[in-house]
Amino acid sequence: MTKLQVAIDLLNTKDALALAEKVAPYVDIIELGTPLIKSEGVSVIRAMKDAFPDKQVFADFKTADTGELEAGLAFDAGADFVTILGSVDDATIKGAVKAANERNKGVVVDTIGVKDRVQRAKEVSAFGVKFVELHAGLDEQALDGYSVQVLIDEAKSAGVPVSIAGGVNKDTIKAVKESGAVVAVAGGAIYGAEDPAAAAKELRDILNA
Ligand SMILES: O=C([C@H](O)CO)[C@H](O)[C@H](O)COP(=O)(O)O
Repeated sequence: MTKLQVAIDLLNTKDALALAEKVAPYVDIIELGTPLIKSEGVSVIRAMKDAFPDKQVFADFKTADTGELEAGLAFDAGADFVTILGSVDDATIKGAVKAANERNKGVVVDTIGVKDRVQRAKEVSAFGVKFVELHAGLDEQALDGYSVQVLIDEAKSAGVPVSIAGGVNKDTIKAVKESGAVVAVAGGAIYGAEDPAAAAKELRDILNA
């Protein structure tokens, strides 16, 4: 079963908690987006985990160095998952996995900016990461000709657990599910909707169908 992850790319804790309250019944994982964490600090992680102890909280740190240290900061603040950039030195990812293993938490490698996402996914999976995020960031999505289909095709050939992030919405999530991705990440399709709860429910219903 493909899990549903809401990516909260809002800028303050109050708005993030309010959105989470609306969509929590329909999602498995609550992601605190990188801009949100940069704006509010790790306190937003604690606030979210305290408010939703039964949900998995995902801290989108996109760490580039000091993997063990930064992953420990996220986990000790209440995160269940933290992201490390796939483009960085293997040692950074291995350090984060060490921090995760010591706490029974998980590292997710974010392939944003990585040229060969499938190859890197295979490499880093050997380090013990929970899954690899095949990700086209918001800037890449804005480029002419972008389609989430490229990530869907990569997921089919990855052969390791992956999530897909980068414009997942009601029109594409069925194909995301059929690609074998373990997690479908939806940000703008939920927080940008007029009715975020209805949008999250629609995505959930498609995944459950
Ligand atoms: O990780 C993300 C991005 O880098 C900004 O933090 C997004 O949360 C991710 O791309 C999912 O959002 P959508 O593409 O809007 O679904």
